[in-house]
Amino acid sequence: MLTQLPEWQKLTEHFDQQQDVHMKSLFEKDSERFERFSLTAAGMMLDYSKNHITDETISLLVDLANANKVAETRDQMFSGHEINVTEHRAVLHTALRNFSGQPVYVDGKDVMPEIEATRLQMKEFVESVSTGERKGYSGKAFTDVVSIGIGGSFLGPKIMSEALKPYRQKQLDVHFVANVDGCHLRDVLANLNPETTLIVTSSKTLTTQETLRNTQSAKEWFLKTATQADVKHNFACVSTNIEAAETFGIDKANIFPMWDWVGGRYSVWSAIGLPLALAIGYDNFQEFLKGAFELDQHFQQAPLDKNMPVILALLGIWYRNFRGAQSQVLLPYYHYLRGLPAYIQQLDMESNGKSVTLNNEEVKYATGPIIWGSEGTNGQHSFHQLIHQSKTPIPVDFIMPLIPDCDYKTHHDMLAANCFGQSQALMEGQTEEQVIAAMAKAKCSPEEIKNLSSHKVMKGNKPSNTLLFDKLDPKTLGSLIALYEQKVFVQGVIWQINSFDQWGVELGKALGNKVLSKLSDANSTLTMDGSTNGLVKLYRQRK
Ligand SMILES: O=P(O)(O)OC[C@H]1O[C@](O)(CO)[C@@H](O)[C@@H]1O
Repeated sequence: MLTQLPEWQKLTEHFDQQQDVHMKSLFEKDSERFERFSLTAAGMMLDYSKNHITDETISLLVDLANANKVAETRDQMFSGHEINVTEHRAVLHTALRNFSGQPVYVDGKDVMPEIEATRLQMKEFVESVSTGERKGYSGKAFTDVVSIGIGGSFLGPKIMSEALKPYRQKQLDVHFVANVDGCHLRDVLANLNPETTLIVTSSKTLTTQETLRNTQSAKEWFLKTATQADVKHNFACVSTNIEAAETFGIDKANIFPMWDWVGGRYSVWSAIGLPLALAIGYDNFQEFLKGAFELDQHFQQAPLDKNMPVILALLGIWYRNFRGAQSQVLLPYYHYLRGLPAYIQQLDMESNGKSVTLNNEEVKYATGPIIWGSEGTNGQHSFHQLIHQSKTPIPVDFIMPLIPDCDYKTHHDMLAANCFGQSQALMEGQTEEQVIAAMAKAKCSPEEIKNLSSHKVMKGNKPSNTLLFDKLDPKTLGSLIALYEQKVFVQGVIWQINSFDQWGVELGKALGNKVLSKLSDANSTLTMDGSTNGLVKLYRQRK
């Protein structure tokens, strides 16, 4: 068990020795702390100096990573070993962004030729749609794409195309529908013309209730003006379930394959990224893949103590397991990155929200944290209060491009000032003496100072990372997403869990289907628990 390793015990002792050290004193003692605790990779600079760490902390954490065979397991993942043991699958989203020219084998078969063929299929499809060569059933060029999918088959394309808004192709508007809530689909379709709308269904399994219902309803909308024979022009599908796609009437040429060794939340690099490629053009999509490849190379080659995803992972372990943090907040200071917390939420929480080890034992330590956050500066006027002054430790990741895609330069200066100012405030805080001096200077009465000063004290000593890069272009975005993927991977290895299954989600899907059958058949006997029976009865009455 992880907690019995000598490396774990040493970290516990180390925490006991340095838990009361204020980060301010670490900066005072070391004028080169920023240089020593920052590193660059794939066009990104990570400043991790504002953390509760010394050289010894990093060295002990790296020992823990080594004891858990992080480097060995990383190499197994990249080379197609069956590391998703509960589903008996390799984990090869990295092969989808492999540009090394080297083969990648699964069960003795090189998967790169199939990946390259699918990339080519995507490129040709995207280009023929954007040039207008590929047309809708009535002979008009496409103006809109409706992408239907959920979870990993939705968040990646949606959030990446939002992040890359400045790179969007003008001639095509890409819309996303995930929720089975009919209001969303209705609102999206309301403004569209079926003749010029391309519907792309993305589903690894093509069995997901929400996606099937939304696709069926979109088809019904389409068939109000077109015929079944027209489906082949206006519908496309990405799935491992080619047969089901064909049964639906989708033209073979418009079906894009994927493979069981790509997890849903890691699938934006596969043909699941088709709506993203349609939104930003294939060349930009390829840059996105190349950015991830660059980060992967860093992850594979850099020593662990200079390895950006490893450092982020180890800091996360330090806070989650030794310093009592339950959550991790992501604060992108860039409007186009506002969806990042939701994306990383799925990536991290669906991967590491587990409590059974690879040896089938219940864990006796905390695993994946709660991931949350929103764009800066908005959060400063809302939840930052709790980060600054509550008793709960919440490590922060600040993320910001240095050069915005916007002419309003003063705005970016203000954004950057707030970003840096927040991490400074979290780390330094303000002492009672500083508060009293400021209040006295502002001519506050002794009574006011007495009653208010303790409320204004900020203890500081709150940890944060700051991740900066020049521009949020497709390549950098690819590197950024791969950085978090590999961070989550390293943490899963150390926690000795399988980051690549999601059995908890599967149960929800199965029960959702069962309850649906009870809602649609008003006469069926209700045999569920009392609460669920009561809710279903009430729903049936109001239907
Ligand atoms: O792509 P599918 O098969 O429709 O599944 C959708 C999503 O469901 C999940 O299993 C859970 O939400 C995700 O991992 C997956 O991306």
